[in-house]
Amino acid sequence: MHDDSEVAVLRLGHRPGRDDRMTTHVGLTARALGADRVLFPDNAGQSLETVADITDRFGGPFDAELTDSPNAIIRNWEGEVVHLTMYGERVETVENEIRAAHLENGTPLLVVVGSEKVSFDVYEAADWNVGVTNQPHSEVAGLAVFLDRLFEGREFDREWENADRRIIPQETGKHVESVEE
Ligand SMILES: C[S@@+](CC[C@H](N)C(=O)[O-])C[C@H]1O[C@@H](n2cnc3c(N)ncnc32)[C@H](O)[C@@H]1O
Repeated sequence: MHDDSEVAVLRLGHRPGRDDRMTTHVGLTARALGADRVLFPDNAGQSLETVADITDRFGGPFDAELTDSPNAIIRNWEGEVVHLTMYGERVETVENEIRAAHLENGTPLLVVVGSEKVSFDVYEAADWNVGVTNQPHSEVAGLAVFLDRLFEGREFDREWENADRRIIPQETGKHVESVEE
């Protein structure tokens, strides 16, 4: 979020058709739960458009980008790299260490999530391989829980800038207000 140094999310791999919704949801979840930026593989242009459209309507700042070399992003990242994997260390064991390193160094944090099989060099390049439970589930669920642990819930208080609409929470029904700026 914007009171801390950057948190970016990298989606590794995208199978057009099969992964369309999941890749989009990685981006929407990154945005809603406090990350600053998402990087998608360059065959996921549709997901980028959807995330950019949501940011236009519901606010930011949040950037979505395509990359033709996700592995180079990891290798050359000037900061900490967390790879979310069911095989990793327990999130509840390493979350304090990750938060402290990220905040103390003031360097950007890259959170990597996979789609299909993730190659071993990603496990080696990561500063932490982190499991949100050691059970198989989903990149979207893993990302949501990890970000919430990282930010300790502060992402819920985020103010959205340049939105053209705002949802007013209701016990029942839907209330959406236009935002005049
Ligand atoms: C459907 S899984 C497939 C992973 C693949 N079978 C592999 O061995 O790398 C897709 C992604 O979801 C995330 N994921 C799934 N379960 C997870 C867990 N328990 N903790 C953290 N991330 C998880 C990981 O980022 C993973 O790459």
